[in-house]
Amino acid sequence: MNTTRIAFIGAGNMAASLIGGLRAKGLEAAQIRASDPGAETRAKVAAEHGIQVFADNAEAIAGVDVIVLAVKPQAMKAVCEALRPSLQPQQLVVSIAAGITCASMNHWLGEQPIVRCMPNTPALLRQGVSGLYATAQVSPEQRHQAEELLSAVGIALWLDQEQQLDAVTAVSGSGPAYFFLLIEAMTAAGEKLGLPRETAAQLTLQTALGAAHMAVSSDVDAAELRRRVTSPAGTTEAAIKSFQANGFEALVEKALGAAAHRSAEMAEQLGR
Ligand SMILES: NC(=O)C1=CN([C@@H]2O[C@H](COP(=O)(O)OP(=O)(O)OC[C@H]3O[C@@H](n4cnc5c(N)ncnc54)[C@H](O)[C@@H]3O)[C@@H](O)[C@H]2O)C=CC1
Ligand SMILES: O=C(O)[C@@H]1CCC=N1
Repeated sequence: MNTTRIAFIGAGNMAASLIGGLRAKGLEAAQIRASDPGAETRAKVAAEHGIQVFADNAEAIAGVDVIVLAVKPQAMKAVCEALRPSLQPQQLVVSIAAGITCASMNHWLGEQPIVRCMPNTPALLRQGVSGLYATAQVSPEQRHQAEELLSAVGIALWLDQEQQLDAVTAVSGSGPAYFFLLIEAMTAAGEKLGLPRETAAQLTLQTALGAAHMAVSSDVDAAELRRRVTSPAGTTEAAIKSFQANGFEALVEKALGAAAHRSAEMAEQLGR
């Protein structure tokens, strides 16, 4: 990673998080470039990180080792097809686009080494988690480069089947939104129970933070931590029983199933 040169195609939220993580990890600004059609986006990322920016994708990738595709899934086909004539065979392509398969990218780009990833938005705070999948053309050194890139913004976990990325998308890619939904619902319920909104929000947020810290640092699992809060015939038991009587686990399973299904469906709709 010390000398790796990286170009970001698309300089939006996720790219900016990754660039910030890499800079914090000690990568020189001169090792990083980004291209984006938005003049404001280019100016922002250049000002924040001191990197060189481009309006032309082909210009941005000249001479780099790693090309990170950080555009919306709907833009991937056009972006890849336009890059194809400018690619060097040894350049690693890392995609963070949801629901775009390596087969589609190889179809658009040619037989390029590809690492497909699914990060999540806590990457903004370097608290993210990503799933990574590498095609057979990816060398051990390139696997290392991809892992270093994603681990600059959190934890990076390798997968041995590409299909597992649909599940990763369902669990952690979209996952922050589920926790935000629970935060919204608990805050609203607290308010309905008579608390000022601001108090309900603070109680909810600090509880979420405290519970996440406990779950991460504890040597027992979440089920045991839950049991420890749940006094027999007490208040937690009343709430948990109500959740479960209303099908909480089935609801979560169904929601994550819908996200994974949508990820696979996007691959069908946006591939080829
Ligand atoms: N937001 C999220 O929670 C997550 C997003 N992703 C994936 O990350 C990718 C980027 O998402 P965000 O950063 O949230 O989106 P964003 O909209 O903030 O960034 C996309 C950028 O691509 C630029 N762009 C559009 N067309 C382009 C082109 N032809 N060439 C170069 N740049 C172009 C846009 O101007 C924009 O700045 C998406 O594919 C998404 O599926 C992955 C994990 C989580
Ligand atoms: O909602 C989406 O499609 C993207 C992928 C994971 C998070 N956001």
